[in-house]
Amino acid sequence: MASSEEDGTNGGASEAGDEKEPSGRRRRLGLAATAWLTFYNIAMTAGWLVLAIAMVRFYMEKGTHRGLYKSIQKTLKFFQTVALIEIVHCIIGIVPTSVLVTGVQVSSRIFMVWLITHSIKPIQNEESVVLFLVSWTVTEITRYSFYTFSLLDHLPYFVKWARYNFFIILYPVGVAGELLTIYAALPYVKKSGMFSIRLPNKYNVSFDYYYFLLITMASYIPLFPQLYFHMLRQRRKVLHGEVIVEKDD
Ligand SMILES: CCCCCCCCCCCCC/C=C/C(=O)SCCNC(=O)CCNC(=O)[C@H](O)C(C)(C)COP(=O)(O)OP(=O)(O)OC[C@H]1O[C@@H](n2cnc3c(N)ncnc32)[C@H](O)[C@@H]1OP(=O)(O)O
Repeated sequence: MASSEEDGTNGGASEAGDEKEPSGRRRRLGLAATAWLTFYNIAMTAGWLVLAIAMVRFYMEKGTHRGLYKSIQKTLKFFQTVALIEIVHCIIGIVPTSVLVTGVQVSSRIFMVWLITHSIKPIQNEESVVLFLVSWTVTEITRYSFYTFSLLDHLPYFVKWARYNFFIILYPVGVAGELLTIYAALPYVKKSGMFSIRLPNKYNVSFDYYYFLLITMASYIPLFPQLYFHMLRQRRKVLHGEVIVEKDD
């Protein structure tokens, strides 16, 4: 991979030997893919902006985080679930991102939204939910506006800077919020036996959601550093023009 210049026009690097002028990526992508990605990124920026405004308004009106999740859950579920499309973008090759990295990122969010926060009502008012909601929201507004401006070849430097600096704090904060929320869910899951399959049954299989959650929490230990170091490498490449050789999936 060769890196881009800090010219504020193309946020990332192009393949070695490819053209580097701003319109090069658009030409490679094709008109239909560029139009789709531009629409997608604008819609997602708008969606997460709506979520941000709703959260600020809720807090200003109520003065508490209690009830916040309930008030924004529909918008959150919709836009976070739609993000599954990003795995498809990687698989069909219209974005040059690793399927594995995007898959882990998106599926862990889907898991948090549907199998934790939506399914376990008693934890919806935990402070830790606010931690990951705020860090996801700031991250996504920055990320989707970065992609939009890049596709339009009008990327302001502060958006590029924000895309490759905010995550340094927001990623650990978001992950801490997620882990604390799963941790808060554990007693309820153990007591209720939710999503668990007990023996004996006709299929002779058992599944314990409580232990599944413990394993999921443990899996953050090897997986999160990989995502974080991936972003640090992207940062060096885009902001400092370093040439990075990425391993294939
Ligand atoms: C079933 C249970 C599973 C449980 C699993 C548990 C384990 C989980 C462990 C870890 C959990 C993490 C949880 C996450 C928490 C949070 O999000 S906290 C909030 C902070 N978060 C972040 O900062 C997220 C950072 N992550 C990302 O930005 C991405 O999701 C990424 C996939 C990790 C990295 O992005 P990547 O695509 O590699 O980098 P970019 O530089 O942005 O893009 C590379 C090139 O691709 C182009 N591109 C990508 N997407 C688009 C798009 N939508 N539209 C247009 N273009 C796109 C981009 O422009 C770059 O192109 P070039 O300029 O040509 O290089």
